[in-house]
Amino acid sequence: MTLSPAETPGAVLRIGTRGSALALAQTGDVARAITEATGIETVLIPVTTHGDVTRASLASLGGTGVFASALRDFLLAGECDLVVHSMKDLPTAAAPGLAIGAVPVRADARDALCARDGLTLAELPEGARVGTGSPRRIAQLRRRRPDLEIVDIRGNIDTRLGFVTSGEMDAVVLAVAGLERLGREAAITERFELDAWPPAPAQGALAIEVRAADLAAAESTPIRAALAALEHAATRAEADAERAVLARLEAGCAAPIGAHAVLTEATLALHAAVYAPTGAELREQTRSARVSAGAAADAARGLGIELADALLADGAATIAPLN
Ligand SMILES: NCc1[nH]cc(CCC(=O)O)c1CC(=O)O
Repeated sequence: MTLSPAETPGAVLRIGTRGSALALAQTGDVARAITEATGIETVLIPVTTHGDVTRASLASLGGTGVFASALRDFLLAGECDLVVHSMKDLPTAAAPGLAIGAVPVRADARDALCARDGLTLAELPEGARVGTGSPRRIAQLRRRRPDLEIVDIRGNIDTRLGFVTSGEMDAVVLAVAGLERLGREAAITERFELDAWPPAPAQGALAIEVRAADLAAAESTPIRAALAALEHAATRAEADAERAVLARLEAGCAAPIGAHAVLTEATLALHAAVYAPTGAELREQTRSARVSAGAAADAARGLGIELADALLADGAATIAPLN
């Protein structure tokens, strides 16, 4: 393996990860990307989180951040140098002493239907059983197919796909990104278009979290070299705008909110929707802004705030429980 000149010879980056198949897959992808781009060696260090071992519903665990907090404790304790989060599972509030050091290029942000017999949503028979625990996906399903029987399911991606192969469900809804990271895209029978079915804010994006002091280091370090190699500015701006909507609405991960932003040629376009739990109503807004390379973070946040305020002015808080 050749070493880049900036690298400290012999440095090994320690990457904390949860033990789930998805966490191991995405952390492994990040570790390989670091080594390919910089020559820096990595080692994965697993932590167990309460969210991984319990079968209780996410809401009963106190909402946002159950997956993130054990990783964060691990990082703060100096047990590892960086951790990899699914950005959509990361609370919008900043964690004291930590910082998002890099946001790598986003995977497919769409939701997917994984149905028996290759069926699409429109082709499912009347009253078909569809599994999801997400209030947003429930509302989106009800909006298109009020006749379906929606079943609240839990568990990791393979457990959920297992409900379909066992015949217990006719279909489940999952993120394309997670299915691809696990090599399960063959289970997808329909991908929902982003405009008509906005995903969770930051879906498909990863966040690389580090200790704030390591990000601020003046000298060139292996951590900073790795972060620089991973960073994808457009993805960060998109995810920041989407998460700013959530933060401004003071909404948690269980709120029925979809948001999607796209940065093309210095224009950031943001679309977000708030759904009534029945799917009978929604409020949606779109906004766009020019962003310059040096001030993308402020522009993204400002756009998300502006859009969230427009949603509130349009009565979004009256049709859905936001927090
Ligand atoms: N809430 C669970 C979760 N967290 C991240 C992903 C994978 C997609 C991603 O990384 O955004 C998933 C599975 C899913 O929603 O289907």
